[in-house]
Amino acid sequence: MFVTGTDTDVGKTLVSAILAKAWGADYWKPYQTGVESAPGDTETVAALLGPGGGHVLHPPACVLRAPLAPWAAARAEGVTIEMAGLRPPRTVAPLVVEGAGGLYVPVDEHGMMIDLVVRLALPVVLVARSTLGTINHTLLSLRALRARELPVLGVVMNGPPSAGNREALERFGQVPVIAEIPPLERVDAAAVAALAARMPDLASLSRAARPGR
Ligand SMILES: Nc1ncnc2c1ncn2[C@@H]1O[C@H](COP(=O)(O)OP(=O)(O)OP(=O)(O)O)[C@@H](O)[C@H]1O
Ligand SMILES: C[C@H](N)[C@H](N)CCCCCC(=O)O
Ligand SMILES: [Mg+2]
Repeated sequence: MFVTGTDTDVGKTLVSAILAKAWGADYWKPYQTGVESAPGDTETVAALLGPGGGHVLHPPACVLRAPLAPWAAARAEGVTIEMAGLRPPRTVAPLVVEGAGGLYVPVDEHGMMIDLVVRLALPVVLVARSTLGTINHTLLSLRALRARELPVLGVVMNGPPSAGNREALERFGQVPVIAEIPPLERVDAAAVAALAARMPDLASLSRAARPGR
């Protein structure tokens, strides 16, 4: 599945680790930017999964230094990204693919992150903030996904629980909120394991997801 978000820094990497743990999945971040100022998400997921578990963490296809959209970070380094040439890893286990930023982040001269989701033909988990402002960002992201007929497994709300925002997202977005992640005192392997134990199973979410819903 493809883990996208309503924005950068919304919790995609944390949610990717929780889903990989819950669903015995491998992980891949095809376009990693910002490594001049922060560790890559693959390293973070490795730490959050902890030892064992047999998860394969596939190396990114492209690692860029600047904390920018892939298209802009590539230009800053004088390199060119060609999304058309991207080859996803072959896996036996389910694969969690993490995007960079949100759906309308430019990847190369021709395509956005949402075009990558279409190319990979993966169902989507959308990570959203739980707080004020999330209704607009989340409904716009869902609308973009549906316009491309991408199946949505569900929304994960990250942050202080908000029953009102949850109700609004489910009602107006016609989508299940599959998990609510509270603010964590420690973002570590123990917290990830505890949250993974509460995730719904992948098969039932996949059955419920319908293209164009
Ligand atoms: N529920 C939470 N409680 C505490 N800290 C959190 C929580 N969710 C995310 N964070 C922290 O917020 C920061 C951003 O989260 P994360 O790296 O998962 O965002 P992202 O959406 O993957 O960003 P990017 O677009 O760079 O990939 C991280 O330092 C993470 O540990
Ligand atoms: C560097 C950062 N953490 C992400 N990897 C890239 C986020 C790009 C966001 C671009 C934008 O929406 O303005
Ligand atoms: Mg991330």
